[in-house]
Amino acid sequence: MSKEPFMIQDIPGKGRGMIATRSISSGEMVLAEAPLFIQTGLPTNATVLASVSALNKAQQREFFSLANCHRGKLPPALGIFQTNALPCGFNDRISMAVATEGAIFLKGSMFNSSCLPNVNNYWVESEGKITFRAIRDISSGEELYISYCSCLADRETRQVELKNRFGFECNCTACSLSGEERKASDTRRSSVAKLHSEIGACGAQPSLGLRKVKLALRYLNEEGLLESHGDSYYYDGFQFYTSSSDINSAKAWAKKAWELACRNKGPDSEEARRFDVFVQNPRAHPSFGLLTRQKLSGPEL
Ligand SMILES: C[S@@+](CC[C@H](N)C(=O)[O-])C[C@H]1O[C@@H](n2cnc3c(N)ncnc32)[C@H](O)[C@@H]1O
Repeated sequence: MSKEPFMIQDIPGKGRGMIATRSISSGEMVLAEAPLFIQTGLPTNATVLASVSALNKAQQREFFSLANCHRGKLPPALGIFQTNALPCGFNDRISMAVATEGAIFLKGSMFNSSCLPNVNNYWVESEGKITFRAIRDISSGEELYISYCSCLADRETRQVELKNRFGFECNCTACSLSGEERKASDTRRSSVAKLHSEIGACGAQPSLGLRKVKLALRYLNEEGLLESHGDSYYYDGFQFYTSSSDINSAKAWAKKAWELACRNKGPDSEEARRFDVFVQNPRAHPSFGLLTRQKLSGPEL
């Protein structure tokens, strides 16, 4: 069995891409890689060139052989950086937090994009590495995809972002839907993003908050995005239960958040470790018992 379960090959219409060379289980690490170099803040051609000039000749050649979708519009070094850089740090798709550092990874730069990704990229600060984990079972021969844009936007918004920032028209499974199916997918994805802020405003209304969490989870599941985006919603659900002193349910929801974080970010990730504290002891959360003790129930929205 080869150490890395993928090979890089030409994919019609997409340049190079990553193909699974064996079946990969959900949660399995596909690749962990240290950056070639990191840029902090807003990169310019001068800052990228300064980093590149510190590399050895072979590395410089590899950098300049990466894809550049900004050819003719940006200077080459900056164009290559903008086409290939991945976030190092907290880059939350739901709250739209953007990492302040981005880096070039020679192998990691070979992942193409899908709005229904089967791999999640996650920066592990403590190791100074990016990890790529399978977020569903992948068959041998399937292409491996991360997502370059927010999956919780409608198709039109995703298409514009991908065209402007990465120069391609996305024909992934989600973007290829048409008619009623496309409309339903757009509604579900936009609703999940909207529910995120509504849930945040439900601190004093745990039953309502929980119904919104369940709706978001249902939509994520229907969109095939539960594995990649579900952990923070399960954590929201946990908080509604613990604030209402429903310890058994709180524990069960913290466990779901933990399981998903282990799968898409790894058991040693900051998120998985934080959720694990509450699996062990739901009372450890600062919101424990803040509201009237109650059993949360009621119809799903
Ligand atoms: C980070 S590179 C990925 C590797 C690249 N395919 C290569 O050949 O080196 C990003 C570029 O890959 C291409 N790409 C990524 N995902 C794509 C997709 N779903 N469809 C078409 N092209 C895609 C675009 O040209 C994009 O600017």
